[in-house]
Amino acid sequence: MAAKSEFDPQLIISHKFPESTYSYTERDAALYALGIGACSKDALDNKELKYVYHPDGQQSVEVLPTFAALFSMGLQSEIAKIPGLDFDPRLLLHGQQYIEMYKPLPSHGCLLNKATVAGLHDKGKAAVLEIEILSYEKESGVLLCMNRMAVYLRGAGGFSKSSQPYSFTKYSSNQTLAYKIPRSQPFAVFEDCTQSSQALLYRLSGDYNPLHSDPMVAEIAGFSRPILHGLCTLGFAVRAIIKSICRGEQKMIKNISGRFLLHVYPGETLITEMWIEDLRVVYQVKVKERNRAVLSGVVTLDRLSSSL
Ligand SMILES: CCC/C=C/C(=O)SCCNC(=O)CCNC(=O)[C@H](O)C(C)(C)COP(=O)([O-])OP(=O)([O-])OC[C@H]1O[C@@H](n2cnc3c(N)ncnc32)[C@H](O)[C@@H]1OP(=O)([O-])[O-]
Repeated sequence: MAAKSEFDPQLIISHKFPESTYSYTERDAALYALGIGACSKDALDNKELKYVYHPDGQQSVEVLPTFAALFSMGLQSEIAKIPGLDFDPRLLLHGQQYIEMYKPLPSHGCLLNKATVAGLHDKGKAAVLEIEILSYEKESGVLLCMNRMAVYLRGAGGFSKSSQPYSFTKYSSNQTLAYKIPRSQPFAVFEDCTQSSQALLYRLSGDYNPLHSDPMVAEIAGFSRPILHGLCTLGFAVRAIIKSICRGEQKMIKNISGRFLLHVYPGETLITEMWIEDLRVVYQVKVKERNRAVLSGVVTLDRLSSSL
């Protein structure tokens, strides 16, 4: 039997990912929009139809900002290859996602991704690994967006050599978006139902992890059935903000952060509560059936809608 490799933080944080490309078409953008519930309540919704159909042709469809998170998905298979990172991939959960938009996303594109390890933390019962991905338009070299994703590796913590838990971060503390959920009544509340087939539809956007489709794999991971992709829940939440606060104008969004607090089962109802603090929208998503918070974070806008 092969010897279990040692968890080696220095090896992990100095890891160099190969550059990768990501290509998408208008069809991918539209399929993604359907996967996060666009037009699911109303196929005539003029604030959402533009993500899946345009009378001038598919090349004119608009792209939701959370589509940018898909650019980081190819990294999933790379995580398992990082030397020194000893973990059980079946216990990996998506912990956090941060997306910074520099340009509106075109309806199709070919991108060059440059990824680095941005953080590694020993949480005792888990290790948290952060990866930052810069996505450039391949032909022009223009930087479109940045993703920083944190994966929560259950069972992989406890690797610190000193009494102080190991913690490495590449970015300064003022880049972490600290926020508190206000105690006041939310400015807006948006309720949306996910379908029982939601994860089966969403996975076609490129995240084929069987945790979201295979009951046996879900059970090994500790769930009674397959769970929804964290980025699908994030997509629902940001869509709720675009509808309720941005009046359907997705280009107002500058950056998005979210922490996944609890799993969501496909078919559950999501209630997104939103509070406006200057140009920031603090939000929290609850699952109605269990009355539990499943996601919270902040979305920063470039301006407020004049009709608010
Ligand atoms: C990526 C592609 C694959 C996609 C997969 C999916 O979509 S999976 C589906 C989508 N994802 C999901 O469904 C996951 C939903 N989330 C969960 O199930 C749980 O939140 C958990 C299991 C991630 C952590 O619960 P727990 O009871 O084990 O944790 P605790 O409260 O005892 O805190 C321990 C320490 O960890 C910290 N920390 C805590 N949470 C997070 C976080 N999210 N993120 C980062 N860090 C986090 C916390 O601050 C604390 O550190 P401190 O302060 O001591 O230095």
